[in-house]
Amino acid sequence: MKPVNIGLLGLGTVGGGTVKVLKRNADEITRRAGREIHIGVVAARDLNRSRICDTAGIRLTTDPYEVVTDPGVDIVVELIGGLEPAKDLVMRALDAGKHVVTANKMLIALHGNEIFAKASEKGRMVAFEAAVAGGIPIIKALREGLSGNKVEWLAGIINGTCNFILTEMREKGRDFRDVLKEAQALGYAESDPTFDVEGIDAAHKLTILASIAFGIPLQFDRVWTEGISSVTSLDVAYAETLGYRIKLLGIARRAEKGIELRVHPTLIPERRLIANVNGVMNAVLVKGDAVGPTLFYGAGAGAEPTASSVVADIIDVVRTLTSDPENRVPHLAFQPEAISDIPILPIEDIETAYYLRLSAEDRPGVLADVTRILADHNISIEAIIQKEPPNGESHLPVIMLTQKVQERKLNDAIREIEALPVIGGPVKRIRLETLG
Ligand SMILES: NC(=O)C1=CN([C@@H]2O[C@H](COP(=O)(O)OP(=O)(O)OC[C@H]3O[C@@H](n4cnc5c(N)ncnc54)[C@H](O)[C@@H]3O)[C@@H](O)[C@H]2O)C=CC1
Ligand SMILES: N[C@@H](CC=O)C(=O)O
Ligand code: NA
Repeated sequence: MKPVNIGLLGLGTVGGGTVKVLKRNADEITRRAGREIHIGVVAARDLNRSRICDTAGIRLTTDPYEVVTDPGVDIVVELIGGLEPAKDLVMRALDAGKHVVTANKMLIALHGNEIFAKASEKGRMVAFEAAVAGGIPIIKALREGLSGNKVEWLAGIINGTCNFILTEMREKGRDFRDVLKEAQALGYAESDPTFDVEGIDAAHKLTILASIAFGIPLQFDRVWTEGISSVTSLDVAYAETLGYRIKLLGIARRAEKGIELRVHPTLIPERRLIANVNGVMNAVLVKGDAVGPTLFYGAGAGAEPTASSVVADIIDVVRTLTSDPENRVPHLAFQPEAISDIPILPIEDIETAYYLRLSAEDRPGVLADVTRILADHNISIEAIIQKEPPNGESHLPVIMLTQKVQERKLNDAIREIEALPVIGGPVKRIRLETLG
């Protein structure tokens, strides 16, 4: 059989890693795909830059449109990132009858509904394993391996950069900015790293996971999104004193009246496996009604781990080139007749436990005022610690863990606490999940 021809867009971290893996494991990959895979043409911005991969024997161009319109290309692999021209290139590739593999979570989260409709109309595949949790085959696991289950909830560490930063802060007391610079140098961070630290990248990924898990359309704008820029080393240390780790989690949960979709720093009991996922590693916990809890673990970013998923998608596409792609387990969210219209809940409707940190004047009766307000709102306190005031300061830090409460009630209580004259500044809150 003649080789399958790949057209690659982008030769950066993931593009370079993909070329390396395709070349190094060519024999293995050919056996698994059933056909030889040939890198026909690659679009790169700068043809003279030094690369992490060997480009000998590969046709290079600076024009990505040359790749998507090349009649010899069977599969377009989009690894340039961003929305445009990536979206236009993917749509043109589908129009030209090509299958698409992409690692671009922003593109899928924001424009996937349109892209999948086009793919379906053209009878072509759009594969995106690398877009969520890098090298972990979580898309395949959710869509195929767990397809007999009703997914109850999933929770994941799905941003390698944030997990790397939080781990270095906790283990080595390193400065946030310093660690972020290192994550950028290692190729983990997005080209705009605020996407990582503000939780936007994790929200893109959660959008995709929730859509597959619950058969709902992609709804990025409905994800409650908080990043890690407000997490201080003090919070990390206090959480540790109480037996918890702080992780940036993406959580999607089927509740009675709708679906919770949220990304935020979260306290997790340190005994949980997921609390011990460190550095650039990612992990996704999925609770299915039949299987119970399952945990998927692996590198969430980096050239070769991400390439591992890109190449697996290429092999998957090659295997289905001779069959009808519609015969695969469908991604229900893109079949109009199968879409679930279950609503996404506002954040005020979620129910969880909380870590609260406030700054109180160091005099008798202050704590009693705070606990009375919480009691008035039926909020039970699980633990409370008071720390010495930092040098020369009149206010002392008070840290509390609450039991589960609806966020709306907590907001009301916090407003009243903040209005007490003895409280200095806003009450800091971090959500707490036991993940049991
Ligand atoms: N770096 C990582 O660990 C992971 C990245 N991703 C995703 O993979 C995609 C690529 O990311 P990276 O490789 O990290 O980015 P990168 O910035 O290292 O590589 C992108 C490359 O595309 C090139 N490019 C941009 N526009 C182009 C154009 N119009 N024509 C030709 N070349 C163009 C750039 O010059 C650059 O070399 C993004 O969507 C990213 O979100 C997904 C999972 C992990
Ligand atoms: N910037 C992302 C890259 C992988 O998706 C991350 O840090 O996880
Ligand atoms: Na993946």
